[in-house]
Amino acid sequence: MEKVHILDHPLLQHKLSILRDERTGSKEFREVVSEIATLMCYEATRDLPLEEVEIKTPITTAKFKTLAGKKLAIVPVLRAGLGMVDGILELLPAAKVGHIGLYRDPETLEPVEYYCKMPNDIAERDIIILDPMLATGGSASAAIQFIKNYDVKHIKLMNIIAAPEGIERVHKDHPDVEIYVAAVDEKLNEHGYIVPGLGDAGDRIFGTK
Ligand SMILES: O=P(O)(O)OC[C@H]1O[C@H](OP(=O)(O)OP(=O)(O)O)[C@H](O)[C@@H]1O
Ligand SMILES: O=c1cc[nH]c(=O)[nH]1
Ligand SMILES: [Mg+2]
Repeated sequence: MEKVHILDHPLLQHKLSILRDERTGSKEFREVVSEIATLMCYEATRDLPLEEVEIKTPITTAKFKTLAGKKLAIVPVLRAGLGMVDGILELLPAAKVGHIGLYRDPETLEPVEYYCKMPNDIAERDIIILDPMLATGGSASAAIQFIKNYDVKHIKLMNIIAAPEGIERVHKDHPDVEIYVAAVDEKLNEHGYIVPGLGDAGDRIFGTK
């Protein structure tokens, strides 16, 4: 499990409990998903490369660190991943944004692709895939493979809640991909929903149920 980062900061745990509460309406749900994405981004970018620059402070001149300009892109998995985009761009305003449209067939639980638009220079960028839910792992595994087909070398996956089954699946299919989650829940139910989870993230963000 060394490729799984469980981000259990008290602020994240508190905000996640708001998402889990069935009484939380779409407006607050959207706001909190975005805030969680910002907090998770802080940790998921811990390994960004730095370079040394000389800066003149009001007192003296000395060497300090700035970001080395690593090119990044974020790729939300539609629909629910869209809820995490603005929160990430708060911290990474220069990141480009690709989109993958996938929905999970309710009978087979297999991902069905319906949209894709990536930045032209995606092969030069490190990628963070965004999706609040990692359930069976079928959607995440398909999204990762899709991006690998563009010759991308470094991919991270960011989910708010994961089921153990989803983590296993991504590890098996893509052992090189690091996963960042705020919680690993107990299991999946017979419909492939995460237990205890938060329900259907896309429906709760967009108010479609
Ligand atoms: O790990 P998996 O078993 O593949 O399930 C997870 C997927 O299911 C949800 O999307 P959904 O199919 O509900 O689409 P939506 O975002 O449009 O609601 C979720 O946002 C993931 O993309
Ligand atoms: O619990 C789950 C599983 C898949 N997709 C969701 O939105 N929620
Ligand atoms: Mg959904």
